[in-house]
Amino acid sequence: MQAGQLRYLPWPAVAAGMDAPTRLRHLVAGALRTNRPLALWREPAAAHPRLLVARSLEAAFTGLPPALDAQAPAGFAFFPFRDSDHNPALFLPADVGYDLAEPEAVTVAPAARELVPGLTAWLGLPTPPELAWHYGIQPAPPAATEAEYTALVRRGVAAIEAKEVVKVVSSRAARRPLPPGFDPLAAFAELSEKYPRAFVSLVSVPGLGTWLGASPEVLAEVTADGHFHTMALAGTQPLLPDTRPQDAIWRQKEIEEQALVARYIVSCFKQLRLREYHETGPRTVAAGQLLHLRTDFEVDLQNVPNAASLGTDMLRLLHPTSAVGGMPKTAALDFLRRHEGYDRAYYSGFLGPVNVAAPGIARLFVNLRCLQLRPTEAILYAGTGLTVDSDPAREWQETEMKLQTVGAALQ
Ligand SMILES: C=C(O[C@H]1C=CC=C(C(=O)O)[C@@H]1O)C(=O)O
Repeated sequence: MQAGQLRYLPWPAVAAGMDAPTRLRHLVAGALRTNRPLALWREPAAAHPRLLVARSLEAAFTGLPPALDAQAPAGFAFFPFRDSDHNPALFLPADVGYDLAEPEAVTVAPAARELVPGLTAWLGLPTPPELAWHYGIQPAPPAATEAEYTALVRRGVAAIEAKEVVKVVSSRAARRPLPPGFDPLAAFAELSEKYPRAFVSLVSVPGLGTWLGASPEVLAEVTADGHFHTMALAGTQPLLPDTRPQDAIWRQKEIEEQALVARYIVSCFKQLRLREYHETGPRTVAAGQLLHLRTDFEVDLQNVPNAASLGTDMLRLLHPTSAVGGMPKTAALDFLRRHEGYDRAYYSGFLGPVNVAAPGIARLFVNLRCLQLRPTEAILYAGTGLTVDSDPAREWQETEMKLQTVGAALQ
């Protein structure tokens, strides 16, 4: 957000005794009541979350991936796996902001000045007991049974054997009842505490629903010191008690699966004629109770000719990465369209803030380990990268393990 132009609304005297989470709840209640889209997120290793409220859904529609440069508008990207009328690509403008690291004021952007009178009045009112979360208008996706999912895996392996694809990432949805009195804000706080290195998010959009997640995967990041980051994350095994990530042993299947993702990123750099990048890994990293193989890529934007557009161009090439789609990209996406049997919606899309902390800082993550909230149940999503050596029962088990990451918020 351009700090110079922001208007700071201080909390009124009646809010003097309210702590920051109580104020956050109040702002969220107000945004939901006035039918506005909102995003709440906690970045990896950050101590506090941030809230962004957009003035309207109409102001958030966008056809294009966000521009990752300092001159681009500030906002929160919320992109589906596959863009459609049901699941549009959104960029929620940073109209109203609340940073829990600076809990004394709410910020309002120039484009949202007309919200100031209503917002000022709302800050002085009592918080309603119930929060009216937005629900998607699409029916809940079908939940695959073990037999259905293992059949999909077998199909994927057959497509690899037939050389239609090199790798494909199949996925499924699972339905879980909400525990009595389920509170998404409390669940967000719980996930933030449980997974300090994850990107924890809660996004609620009229007509499109409410999504909660704890992602381990950076898609594209531009940092304050002028670096671009991305990562190749793939391969999964459980983190067993009394073991250390660095002692993990990986099978050939996982090593190859992850290497394909890394190779895809390098091919994107090549397409942009970028030779100057640092590659670190692969090394084993923990994500909740799971271990993955990860290669980190870093580009010093001072050293590249097309620095201003590199982040934007990479984002366009990367999404959806071979960690969520497959390789070659078009053939893998085509396989999923024909055989996966459900709409991923925002699962395995991407999300995150652009130019919110300061101009030129963007942090976009793949929307993994997430769930969609419905009135009485949650739809959880998980996928597994298939290679020619995939064992269907094992892939089902892997999705079960992945579902437990965000599933922890439902206990
Ligand atoms: C597709 C998912 O994870 C991806 C990221 C890490 C490891 C993966 C794997 O081992 O298959 C997946 O590529 C998911 O969590 O739903």
